[in-house]
Amino acid sequence: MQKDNVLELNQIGVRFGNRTVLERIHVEIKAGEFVGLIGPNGAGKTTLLRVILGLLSPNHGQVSVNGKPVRKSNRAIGYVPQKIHLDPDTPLRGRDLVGLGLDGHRWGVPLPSRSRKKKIDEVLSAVDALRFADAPVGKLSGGEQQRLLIAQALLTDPQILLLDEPLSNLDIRSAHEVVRLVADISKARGIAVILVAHDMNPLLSSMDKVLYLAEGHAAMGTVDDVIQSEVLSQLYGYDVEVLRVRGRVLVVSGQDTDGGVMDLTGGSHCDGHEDVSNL
Ligand SMILES: Nc1ncnc2c1ncn2[C@@H]1O[C@H](COP(=O)(O)OP(=O)(O)OP(=O)(O)O)[C@@H](O)[C@H]1O
Repeated sequence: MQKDNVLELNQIGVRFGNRTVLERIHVEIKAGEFVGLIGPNGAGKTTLLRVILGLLSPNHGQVSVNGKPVRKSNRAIGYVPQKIHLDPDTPLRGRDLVGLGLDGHRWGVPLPSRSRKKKIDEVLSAVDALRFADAPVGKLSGGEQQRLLIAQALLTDPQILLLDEPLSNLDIRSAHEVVRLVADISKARGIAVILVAHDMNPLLSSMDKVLYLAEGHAAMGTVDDVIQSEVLSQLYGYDVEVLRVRGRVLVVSGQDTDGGVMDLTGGSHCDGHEDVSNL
């Protein structure tokens, strides 16, 4: 392992029954690097996060964090799960939701209340959420709730931050804001970030590298190196085309049953079909 790698996945393979979901995935990530984990439905993105979190043992290969084998409940890793559903009447303020992260068993002896408040204020400030920290969480927008979940993940001062589809259900503007926030935190604190998304467009100007998963395989590098028809066709195992339309990127194939063009990684707020029909 190179000494400046904070995370290394060495030839990871995962099978469920006789289905291979991940095959010999090799990834190295340095401190402060922002990586977008992109791929179509079922490509294994969440599975890869579960392996990194130590929640799933791979059938093959090893994960190292700071040169040591990964283990569960690792405080070096902050995790933002897929969006949680919060009822509008949930009787919790923003800061209470963040504070739940301090109450987990991971922290052992509870913090005295003054240090507790200081820590919660510090992470709320890092995600620019102090202004709505006392509002009921259920009444906050999706982007504001997402900021609170990121704040919660920062409580352990992690070196690695994993975010599982934080942009789904957000409008384009909020998605861009969340991405910019994560990129700023990553650079300011030297945190390595893996952010899972179907649609890479909101990430294009912020991510240092893209880790593209398809058909069990991965390609990793800069957007210019990886998001190319030739590289992705090899990954998918059939011809796909990378289209650049009005500054947006679409990965399409002519493989759908009607013989039409299919958007392979369009997210919920990137209506790829619309763009394709407008070509
Ligand atoms: N515990 C499990 N047992 C059996 N199959 C599983 C299990 N977990 C995941 N899978 C399968 O592995 C594949 C990859 O799933 P995963 O959730 O990692 O994909 P993903 O890329 O995150 O997809 P999406 O974008 O739809 O969330 C899927 O086909 C899924 O059904």
